[in-house]
This record gives sequence, C-alpha cells and structure tokens, in this order.
Amino acid sequence: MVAARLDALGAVGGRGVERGRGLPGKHAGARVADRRHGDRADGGRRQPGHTDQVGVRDGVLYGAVGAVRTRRLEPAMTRGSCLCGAVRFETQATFGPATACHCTQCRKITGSYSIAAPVPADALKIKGAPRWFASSAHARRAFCPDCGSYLFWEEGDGLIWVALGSVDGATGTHLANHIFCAYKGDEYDLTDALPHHVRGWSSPEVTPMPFTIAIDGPAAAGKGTISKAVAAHYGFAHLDTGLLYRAVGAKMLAGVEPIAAAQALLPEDLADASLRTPEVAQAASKVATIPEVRAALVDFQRAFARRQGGAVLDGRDIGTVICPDAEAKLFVTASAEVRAQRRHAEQQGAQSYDEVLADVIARDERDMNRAEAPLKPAADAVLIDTSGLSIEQAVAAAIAAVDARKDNV
Ligand SMILES: Nc1ncnc2c1ncn2[C@@H]1O[C@H](COP(=O)(O)OP(=O)(O)O)[C@@H](O)[C@H]1O
Ligand SMILES: Nc1ccn([C@H]2C[C@H](O)[C@@H](COP(=O)(O)OP(=O)(O)O)O2)c(=O)n1
Repeated sequence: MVAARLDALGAVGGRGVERGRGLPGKHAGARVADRRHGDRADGGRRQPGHTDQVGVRDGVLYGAVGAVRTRRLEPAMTRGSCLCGAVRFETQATFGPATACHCTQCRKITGSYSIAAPVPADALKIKGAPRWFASSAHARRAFCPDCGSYLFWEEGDGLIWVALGSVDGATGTHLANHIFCAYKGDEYDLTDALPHHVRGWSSPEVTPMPFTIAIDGPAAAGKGTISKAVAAHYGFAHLDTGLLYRAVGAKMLAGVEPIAAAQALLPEDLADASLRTPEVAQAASKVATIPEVRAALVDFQRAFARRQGGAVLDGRDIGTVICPDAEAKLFVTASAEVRAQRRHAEQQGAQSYDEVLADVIARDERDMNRAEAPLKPAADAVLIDTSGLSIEQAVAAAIAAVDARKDNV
C-alpha cells in the first residue's frame, strides 16, 4: 500500500524536493524526495538496467528516476520526542518535503500552525504511548498524554506526518509549501516565495498580485457575511471598514473629538466587542458624515486594499471612493424590513423590531444623503438583493460575480 501511495505521490525523485502541485488531499501531494542524501548519491549518473519501482523495504525508501535507475538511500537514524520525553520515535527513512499547514485544526493543536513532513508509517518506530485523537472523519493526530506535545498526523495511506519541531537535530528536509492559507491567523504574515495554497494541495494558490473586492451596501444587508465567506474562498484578507467608523463613533460617545479620534485610531481600537451596539452604530453613522473623519481613514483602507494576496473590503463607499479601480465590485442590499428582521434576530431582543427598523431607516437616510461619499452603487457594481436569498445563495451569487470579473482581469 505504501509503495502504491508513494507511487501515486510521484515519490522519490532525483531532483531533491519537488513541490507536488496539483495533487489531491489535505496533506497529500508531497513528493517524498531524498533531501538528506541529495541528488548526487550515485554521482548523478543514471545506471542502466535498474527498475523503476518505488517503495519501502526494511524501512528504507527506494526510488527511481524515470525507468532507468533505482537508488538505495543511505540509512541514517533520525530521532525525536515530545517535550517531556515520554514519547520517543526514530526512523531510518528520509523525510519528504515539509508542508506548513494553517488549517484550523493544526492551529488549535499546535497553538500556531504546523510544519510536518511524511515518512512511511512502517518506517517510524514509536516508543511510549502517544494518545491518538480522531481530528476528522479521515485523519487522526497523536500527542503526548503527559506534556501535550503534538507529534503525528496520519490518514491511513501508509504515511505518517511528523511534526518537525519534535525532531532532535537536523530533519534533512525543508519547507516546500503552505496549505490552508485561507484559514491562517491574522497575527502573522506569509512572506516567503513558496506556493501558498488557499486550501489543500490541489486548491489554487493565493493570488500573488493585489486583487480588490469592494462590497458596499446598507446596514444588515449581509455585506459582512458575504465578505467573510468570499475572503475565505479566495484566501484574501478582509477588512470591515464599518469598524473604523464604529471605533471613532465609540470614542466620540466617550467624549473624544471625532476628527482627533480618527487621526489617532489604532488597530487595537477595532477589537472592542462593544463596537457592535446600536448606540455605536448610530454614532458611527454620524461621525461618518464629517469629511475630515473620512479623510483620516482613507490611506489605511487603500493600503489594505492593495496588499499582496488580495483583499475584500466592505462598507459604504469602497467601490465609489476608496477603491474606484477595484477589480470586482458588489452592491449588496435587501429591503429595510428584511434587514431589520435580521438585525433584530441578531440582537436577541435588545431592541424591539420597530426600534430596529427605525434605526435602520435613520441610518439609511444619513448614509445615503450625506454630502461626502454617500452610500450608492458604483456604476460598475454587480447588484445582489439578498431579501429572498439564503446566506448560501447570497455567497454563491457573490462568488459567481467575482469569478466573472476574475476571468476578465
Ligand atoms: N442572506 C441572508 N439570509 C438570512 N440572514 C442573513 C443573510 N445574510 C446575512 N444574514 C444575517 O443578517 C445579519 C446581518 O448580516 P451582516 O452580514 O452582519 O450584514 P452587514 O454587514 O451588511 O451589516 C447577520 O445576523 C447575518 O447572519
Ligand atoms: N465605508 C464605510 C463604512 C461604514 N460607514 C458608516 C456608515 C454606517 O452606518 C456606520 C456603521 O457601518 P457598519 O458597516 O459597521 O454597519 P452595519 O454592520 O452595516 O450595520 O459606519 C461609512 O460611512 N463608510
């Protein structure tokens, strides 16, 4: 089975680490290649008469290049352990190229993200008793029951992915790619030149060039819901620009002069949970009519929009003022009654339905009729009325509209 799996993965090659693009599965697709012993173990000459089989014998990985060469990899023992040493492992096999996985599970289990590399399961000798945890329907993970160190991931294809931080000394492999980048934390950036896949190996790579998706519309139309889903779909960053105005509005309610508040706004000001209250929403709508407040927030939004890797911004004036050249523009709307129902349900009775509807209408009035950057669809925006759409339908409509634009950029 392992031989078949390695074969399917395009196993041991003569060029050291290969990227393994376009191969299926979450962690699948790494080309198990000989890094430690390099490409020149046989002097780089192809030996005629050898087989083209790929497989494992006696825990040693064998491979072929084309149909003419088989190389035996020099066995070298690699050892590792958990933090407390209760679980140890060793292998004579060579690690395949390492993958950094930024999926939610890897982030939870490591506390950051995982860098792991595969070895044939039967070539990995585990001493001690790691706890195995079924982390999904198709895969399980092992950790030390005493110290909690994360150690292994496997999905039953004959390979075990070893968390490389647990290896003592040199691993002999190197990071070759990133997967599930759409799920990475916002506390770090991916700045290397390796492939950054949005999801698994066969998914598209994160857009290396700037690509801006502008999503405007009135309160509770579904902008935020759609923006988050669209950003996750394409692996783009997302900025809810309403939070900027909400943060300034909250400072005004706390007695700070709004223009000064906007000019001194810090990223941490956007993290306050109280920004979602109806009072702050109304205050946001009020400070948003002040031209100097809007001017103070322009540069930050434009820089965010043009970051590498793509960006989704939602607000009121993104397609018209902040990013008039956005590659894709959506105007998301719904009837005032439907929007009030949604907000009312969201608030769980904090306000009556009539109060929420009155708030929504008052905010619409102010946002649409102010002199500076009023809420209106850009001439080239795709209109999506979500009144009769489920969230899934609205997201699908948005992705279809962006895909149509992506094809034309
Ligand atoms: N198409 C939809 N159908 C039903 N509920 C929706 C839909 N889109 C959004 N919602 C819900 O409506 C509320 C407001 O959506 P949100 O995305 O925050 O709107 P906005 O960002 O435009 O203010 C949320 O509770 C959200 O779950
Ligand atoms: N780009 C933006 C974003 C928000 N605003 C103003 C106008 C809005 O009423 C407030 C609050 O916006 P926010 O998007 O957070 O409001 P909703 O979530 O849609 O209820 O900020 C703006 O003027 N321009």
